[in-house]
Amino acid sequence: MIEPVTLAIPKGRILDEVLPMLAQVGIVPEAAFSDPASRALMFATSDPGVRIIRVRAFDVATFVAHGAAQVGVVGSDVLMEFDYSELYAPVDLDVGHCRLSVAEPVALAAGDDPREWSHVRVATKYPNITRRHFEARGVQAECVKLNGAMEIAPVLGLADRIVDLVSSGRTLVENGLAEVEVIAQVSARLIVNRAAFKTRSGQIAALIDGFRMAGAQRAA
Ligand SMILES: Nc1ncnc2c1ncn2[C@@H]1O[C@H](COP(=O)(O)OP(=O)(O)OP(=O)(O)O)[C@@H](O)[C@H]1O
Ligand SMILES: O=P(O)(O)OC[C@H]1O[C@H](OP(=O)(O)OP(=O)(O)O)[C@H](O)[C@@H]1O
Repeated sequence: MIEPVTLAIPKGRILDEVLPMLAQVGIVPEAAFSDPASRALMFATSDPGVRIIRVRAFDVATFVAHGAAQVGVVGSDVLMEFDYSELYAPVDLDVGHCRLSVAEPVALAAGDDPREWSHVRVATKYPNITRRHFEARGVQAECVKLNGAMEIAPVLGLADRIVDLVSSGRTLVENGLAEVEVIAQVSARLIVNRAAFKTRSGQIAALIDGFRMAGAQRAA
């Protein structure tokens, strides 16, 4: 019997948009996947050639880069942060749209000119992207790594600015922040381990084609 391909998917908000896409590709996880009482993390699917692991968004890239999973679904924000050379991202899934932005308190933004910054202290889940973004224009960024609730860092004096995901902009507004720069547009991608793509090309190429076709059908 052929070993199933392991597909890593994030348990956060992308999941709701990805499940219908998986169904279009012919991959429906076993019942335990949607059972809140289940503590299982690995699931068989309706396709005997594919099993699913459900992990944290940032860990999807890690599992696939190390070959523990061969394929995954992850936001392009995570890909930019890690920049793993072992990963190949052949399909933009056109879901999970948001942007990665710099924000600061509304009062600070009123008289602020980003072109005059020389040093910034930034609370973020994305220290690598943040440092790269600021270094590219000669600004030194001191990063405070947080895993969530970045938006309350400025009012509490932890940092004067944040770099975080923005979609509707509601979280910024409700926490007295203004978006001052967009670093990148974000969407979810199908990712593949490069080595696995060579050794298991038949199985993985079929999955890539399935996701491409699902995307084309959604767009039509
Ligand atoms: N407001 C948003 N609108 C659209 N997409 C978003 C938004 N926030 C996050 N995303 C996308 O969803 C991905 C997962 O985000 P989210 O923080 O919800 O996952 P999570 O699994 O809860 O994360 P963690 O495991 O770190 O708690 C992000 O990497 C990003 O690509
Ligand atoms: O612009 P908005 O539509 O308000 O969305 C932005 C928020 O969404 C994400 O957080 P999420 O809700 O995933 O919670 P988290 O902080 O636990 O990651 C992100 O980190 C922002 O806080």
